[in-house]
Amino acid sequence: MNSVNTICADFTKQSSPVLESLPEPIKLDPSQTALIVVDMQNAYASQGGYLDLAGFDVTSTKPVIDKIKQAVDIAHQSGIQVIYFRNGWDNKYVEAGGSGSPNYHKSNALKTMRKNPELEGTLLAKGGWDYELVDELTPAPQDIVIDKPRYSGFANTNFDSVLRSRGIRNLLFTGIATNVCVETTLRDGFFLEYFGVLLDDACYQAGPVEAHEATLYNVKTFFGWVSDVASMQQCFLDT
Ligand SMILES: C/C(=C/NC(N)=O)C(=O)O
Repeated sequence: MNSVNTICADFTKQSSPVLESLPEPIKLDPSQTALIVVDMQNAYASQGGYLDLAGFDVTSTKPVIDKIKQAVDIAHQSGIQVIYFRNGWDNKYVEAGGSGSPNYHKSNALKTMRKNPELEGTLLAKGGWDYELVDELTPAPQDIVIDKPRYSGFANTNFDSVLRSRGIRNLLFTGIATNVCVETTLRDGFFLEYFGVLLDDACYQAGPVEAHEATLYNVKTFFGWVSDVASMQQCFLDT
């Protein structure tokens, strides 16, 4: 990867490991870094889940699940806090907002249920299979799980205070969907002074693959850095 300047997102330890990333390498102190696993629920990653039923292609999510599992293992071994998000609402959809919320009009899960009333109470509803994290990504006791009712992990959640209270400034992003919840959360973090790094091979898009590519462009050009799981391994475990 291109290495012009190394960005130092590290206020205290000059000896922090360097993560190869684009557009330049970034120094990350593991104790100030979290691995964020965005919405790896059956809804987004499994056939028969919400995205699949809404007509999005989820046939190739398995390699991404495997990469995220690898990233979680690296994080556990190197003292990086792992934070899982789950997206959705109560099974009466009060948290989804009524017709006064843009979410009511734009959410493809809500639209799919309006078209198919037999699905009401199943898609992205707390307590159901669709809402659950995929079996391969069951949180460990030391991991944190945050439920979120909107695309951004910062909207109507305690995510910011969870990070601040632990001195976390750097966020490594994985999950689904690259172009929706991953990008939105990374962007919101940028405005709150978090350094966001997207792990390319551990994210999967909703829609055409070009949507994933567009997010990579946006992140590396405007909002953060792009890296991958092999580089994460090399940065935190192999050096
Ligand atoms: C399309 C979509 C994306 N969610 C996400 N986790 O990125 C949705 O929730 O409807």
